[in-house]
Amino acid sequence: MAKGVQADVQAGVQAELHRLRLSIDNMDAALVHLLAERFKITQEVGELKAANGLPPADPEREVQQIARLRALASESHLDPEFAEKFLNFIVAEVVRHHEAIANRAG
Ligand SMILES: C=C(O[C@@H]1C=C(C(=O)O)C=C[C@H]1O)C(=O)O
Repeated sequence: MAKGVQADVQAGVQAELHRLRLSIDNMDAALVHLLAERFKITQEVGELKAANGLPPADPEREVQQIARLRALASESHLDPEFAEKFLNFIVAEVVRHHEAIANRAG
């Protein structure tokens, strides 16, 4: 009997884990879609910059974005350090793309 109860608890835990993971999978998909859209736009920014002789990176803009995202993160109970690292990670990749576009154009 006790074994049956334990099996039910295990099955309940597995069902709950599955439910939570379905939601994680949906959010991961949304993140990938959002990033893909963001990179489409930053590609256009890179082409615009290269065509007009503007530098690939804009450190002033990055400072503003970090301040804004840190504030948004705090309001949302997300670690602002993590938000900053995440943005920096993405921006570094964008700047690398912009440099490649500029080198191709120049
Ligand atoms: C996209 C731009 O280029 C770079 C990438 C940024 C980004 O990914 O948000 C921000 C600033 C720039 O260093 C831009 O200047 O807006």
